[in-house]
Amino acid sequence: MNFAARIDHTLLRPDCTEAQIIQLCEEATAHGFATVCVPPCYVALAAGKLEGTAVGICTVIGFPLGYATSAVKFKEAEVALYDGATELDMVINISALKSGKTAAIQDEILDLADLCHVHQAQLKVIIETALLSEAEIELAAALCVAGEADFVKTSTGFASRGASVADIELLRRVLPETMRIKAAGGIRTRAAAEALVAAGADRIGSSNSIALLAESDESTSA
Ligand SMILES: O=C[C@H](O)COP(=O)(O)O
Repeated sequence: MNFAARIDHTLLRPDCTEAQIIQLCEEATAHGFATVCVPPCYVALAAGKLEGTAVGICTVIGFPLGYATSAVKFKEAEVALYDGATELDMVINISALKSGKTAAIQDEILDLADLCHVHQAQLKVIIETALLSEAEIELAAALCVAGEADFVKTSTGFASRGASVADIELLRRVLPETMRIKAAGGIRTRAAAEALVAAGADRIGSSNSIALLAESDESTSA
């Protein structure tokens, strides 16, 4: 798989503009990124711009704090899928995780996974590793497996830190091979991205994707 095909080309800043989303779509087509990852309000726009291309449409659910109610997250997911999303990155209810509400979390993930799969879409669950102990990361990973998610994603990019190699190594150790891992948050260099992939990440989420590719050209020409 070429490196660009591992990347969700991301723009989730609250001050992003429609013009920047359109440029994101043009870049994704030009470079062959896996998806564009855009705010829910821009899913229909991106789906229209990317119709007929191999670029997927990713958006976020319950983002970035995770504590919307399950009913709100489900409705947000329904609308995103209706608008053309092919991958949903849903933030786990971190507060519920830290409160031991494991059954409710598993039910929420399973309901969203079922909804995605009925629409031939994929569910990634953002667990926000920066806020979790190792034990909580393992618990969140187990709930993602029980909830039949397609990916575990490390971070929103809005916490104190993003994905670390240690996060990926821990997740790879406790997850079945069938569960894919997305590393995201603060990935600014090709070397950092390649280290995360070497540790076991299947997908990279970054708002710095072009720079990552540019560095790869320099490194191969060196
Ligand atoms: O994948 C989603 C993240 O928001 C990307 O994080 P970043 O903006 O730090 O690259």
